[in-house]
Amino acid sequence: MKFREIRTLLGECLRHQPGRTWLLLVLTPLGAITPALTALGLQWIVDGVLTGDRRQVVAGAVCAATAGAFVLAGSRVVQVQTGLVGSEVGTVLDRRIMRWCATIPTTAHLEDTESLRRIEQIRGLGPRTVTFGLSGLSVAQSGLWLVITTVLLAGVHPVLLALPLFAVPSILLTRTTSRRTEAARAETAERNRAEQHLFALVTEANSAKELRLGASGAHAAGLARRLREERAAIMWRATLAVGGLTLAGSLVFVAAFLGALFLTARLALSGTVSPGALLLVATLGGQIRGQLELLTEALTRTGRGLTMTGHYLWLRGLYEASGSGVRTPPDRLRDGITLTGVDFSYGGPPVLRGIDLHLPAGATVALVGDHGSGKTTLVKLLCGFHRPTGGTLTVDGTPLADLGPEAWRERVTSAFQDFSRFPFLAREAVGVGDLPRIGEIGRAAEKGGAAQVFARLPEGGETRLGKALGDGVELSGGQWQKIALSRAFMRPAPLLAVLDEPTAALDAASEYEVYQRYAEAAREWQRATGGITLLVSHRFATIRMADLIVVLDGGRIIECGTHADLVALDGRYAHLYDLQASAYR
Ligand SMILES: Nc1ncnc2c1ncn2[C@@H]1O[C@H](COP(=O)(O)OP(=O)(O)OP(=O)(O)O)[C@@H](O)[C@H]1O
Repeated sequence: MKFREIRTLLGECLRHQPGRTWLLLVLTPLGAITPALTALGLQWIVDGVLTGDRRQVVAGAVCAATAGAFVLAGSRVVQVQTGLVGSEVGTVLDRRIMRWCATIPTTAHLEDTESLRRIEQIRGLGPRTVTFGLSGLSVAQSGLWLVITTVLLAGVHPVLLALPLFAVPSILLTRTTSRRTEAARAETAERNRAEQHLFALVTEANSAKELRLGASGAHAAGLARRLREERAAIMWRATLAVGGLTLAGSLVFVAAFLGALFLTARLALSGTVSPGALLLVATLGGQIRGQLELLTEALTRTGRGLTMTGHYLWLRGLYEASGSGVRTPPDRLRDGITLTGVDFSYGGPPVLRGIDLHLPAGATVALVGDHGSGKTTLVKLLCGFHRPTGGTLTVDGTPLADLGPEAWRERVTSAFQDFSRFPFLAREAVGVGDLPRIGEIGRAAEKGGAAQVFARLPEGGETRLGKALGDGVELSGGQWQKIALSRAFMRPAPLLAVLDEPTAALDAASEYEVYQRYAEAAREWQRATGGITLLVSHRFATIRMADLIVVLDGGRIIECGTHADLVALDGRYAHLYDLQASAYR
């Protein structure tokens, strides 16, 4: 039983929609009593007519009419109120899900398939989570109704006590079918996400260009079709299995119901029970079937709602666990950043192994290595996007995990090779590098080159960029990169500045200019805060200027020193440097 999920959902409903939730809680037991009262009223009417008892007829009519009216109106009220509670409380959940996804300081949950599957199942589905969860009230209502009905049937003949028992196989099968449907949904979620991704790939101008050049558009469409077919096949198999099981459960009950009617008819003929009892059994028996269908549906929906609530709680747990550090980073780095025996894995084999490295305060450090050697992963650990799976990472002696993630992020600036193309106004696309200072983008725009981009835009910094949020101006790759670089200049006093291949899309002149500005900024940061500049690059003309060069291979550090040290060592670095230098000779 998912008590934690039930407590959470009910707690949120009572907190945000107390009136409506209490109304639903009161209507639940009433909804269980009234159908039985309707059946009893009908029995009284028949018996009253047959015995000529007018008062019994009137009492039966009042009882049946009142209860019947409540059954009709009550179910409508419950339906509307459940929808309203779902929409209001669901919106609150959606806002939180969005905030947690966007602000969990580490990004591991966005790079792991299982986590993405869970997020996929609740993203934007807050109202559905709540309304499905509230179906639990229908389960309780049907359960209570079943108890009342059993007591009334036992009053006709004790054997009829067994009638609801024939519903048990159906209920047990419902749990199986609910799990089966859930499993099919989980199995298709990943394919669904992949299909959406493929759709985005073929419809986004950038990727569409490469797909066309590589003549692989049809391949992508074929892949999407295969995923859709696989998804449909999984759901079809699940629907068949669920349908078969549901039918088998229903047949068992229908046979028992016919037996009950036969028995009551014989009892009425022999005068053991009143003729009205036959109507009572027929009415309640008929309702058992309908109620069972409701119960089946409600159980499935509740199961789904509680599973979704489980994912919601998992995300909340992730969020709460992630913000454990509360200490503030130093104003100025004195010693630097130290990694001791750091290991890291994305869940599979280790990607970083036994990294021992000291990044001295004020230094410019270059990371060099083949593709896939672990450079970007090391950068992600330093930025706090991931936590090491082994070893320690300290900033002036304080473990990075003990620093408040937001506080650390405020002292880190970065420019990545896979930078984002924010579809905002041009000045905003730069300003989001440090939101509180969005009004002061001038210096950053100059240093990163965005000022040159603004000068060519029809409305300067007020021009909307890209097509995602309206009809904005599309920029070239290099222009987007200048915007991204300027963002990195927004933070005035970083302790760590990361440049992960930030100039890949720039021409040689722009690249030279950007690095000159970075070198100048690095000197400023060094003087002001002892800030470290970490450079990931494949271009040795840039790398050789660094104070410390770290060579990675297969997730390990194989060489470390200045350019002169490493050339003298005549190892991997010297070899790579020679290769690139000879290409220009
Ligand atoms: N999100 C992820 N999930 C699983 N494995 C990953 C993920 N990101 C990277 N890897 C793996 O980790 C290893 C190191 O990748 P990383 O991106 O750190 O290399 P890199 O040295 O920066 O490469 P490049 O020079 O191509 O940018 C690679 O084997 C890669 O496949």
